Amino acid sequence: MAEQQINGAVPINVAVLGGGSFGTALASIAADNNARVRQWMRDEALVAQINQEHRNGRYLPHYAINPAVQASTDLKTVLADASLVLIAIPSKAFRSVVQAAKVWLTPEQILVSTTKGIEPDSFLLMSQVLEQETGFEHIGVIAGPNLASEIADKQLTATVIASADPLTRTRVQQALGCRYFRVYASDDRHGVELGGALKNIYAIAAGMAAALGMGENTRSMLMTRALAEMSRFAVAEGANPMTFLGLAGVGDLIVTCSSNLSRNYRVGHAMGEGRTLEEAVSSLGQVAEGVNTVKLVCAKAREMGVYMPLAEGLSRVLFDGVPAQDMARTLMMGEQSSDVEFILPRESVLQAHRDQPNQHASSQTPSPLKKGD
Ligand SMILES: NC(=O)C1=CN([C@@H]2O[C@H](COP(=O)(O)OP(=O)(O)OC[C@H]3O[C@@H](n4cnc5c(N)ncnc54)[C@H](OP(=O)(O)O)[C@@H]3O)[C@@H](O)[C@H]2O)C=CC1
Ligand SMILES: O=C(CO)COP(=O)(O)O
Repeated sequence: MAEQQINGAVPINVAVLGGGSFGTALASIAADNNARVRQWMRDEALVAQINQEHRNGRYLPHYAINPAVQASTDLKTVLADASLVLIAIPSKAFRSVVQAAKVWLTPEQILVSTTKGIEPDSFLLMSQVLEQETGFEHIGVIAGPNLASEIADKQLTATVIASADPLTRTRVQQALGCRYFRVYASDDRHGVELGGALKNIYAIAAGMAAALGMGENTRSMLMTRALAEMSRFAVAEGANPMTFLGLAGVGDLIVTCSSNLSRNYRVGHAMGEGRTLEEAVSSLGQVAEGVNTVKLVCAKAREMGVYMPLAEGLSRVLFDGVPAQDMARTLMMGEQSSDVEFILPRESVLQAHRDQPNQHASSQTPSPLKKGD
């Protein structure tokens, strides 16, 4: 059934690259919104299933896809006449797909990444990869609390389109905004994109904490300190800290740290139940971007001198075999600094402790996760 459109939308031609759960959910929204939608994927059998049964049996088996979505393995057909191109390909394959697509891309097209990951080596976010590969002007990102299966179920949902380009923001709001999906605008593309990538780290930690029987106070502490850490890192990277108050910051952090529908959360949960990282990832059968992101972000944070004890702690649990319970105890003995450091700077709390050493403590437990450690 066609959806009622908002903001005076005019249906446009949309191309979606990626046949996974998010690409499929977005294709179906655009088709619900009367767009002509073509979706590219490399799996012939999945193309046939989407076109004939209007179902993606591999990635979203329980949901009907709008029958107007036309799937194809041919990039040229999918991209022809598209004015909006949504790219929902995991970060590890994102650049190669854009390179294959770019002969059929034109500068008038609006290119939007929906991918919440970081490219190894370059440390580029996916919209930067798009910019580097095409040099085009109309580039944006979508991020927010957007579990694909809930969108496919038409649960009421909101996202953010972030771009410095007003046309990109407006067209995406028009193409995707409908009765069950709201699209808010931001011009902090880097902040929104970092929010989407960074929260996956903490979703793994939250899944692990839940499996270990930790309570709601613990989860709230973890999420709030995660937000402090994410925004500290993002500000060091040039983003606006206020972005983290929005859907792509706290919004996405809440959903991914609370839901078993999040693949990152599920990886953490499986490890908390005793599975190895390899077992947890392979049983998923889908992408969990946070596993690579934590590695990349910790290396970058050390290089930039940004204090990220939770990410560092998770990295040691994932890759160095430190038991999660031991790491939680260690983190609890780490430095106590400022709650909201954009109000009270962290350094001034630490300086006050240096000025007023605790005379009664026989020995101060050192923070095991000091900057640069
Ligand atoms: N799912 C969600 O709820 C949300 C996901 N995202 C983000 O969207 C991005 C895509 O995720 P999602 O759709 O969930 O991923 P899935 O794991 O569900 O699907 C991945 C898709 O990418 C395709 N793919 C992987 N490697 C290649 C390649 N080398 N060439 C061509 N196609 C390839 C897969 O094809 P094949 O089946 O042939 O391997 C599949 O169609 C991720 O970065 C994720 O963080 C953002 C918001 C919500
Ligand atoms: O980004 C998401 C929800 O906003 C999906 O999270 P996962 O990739 O962990 O499933």
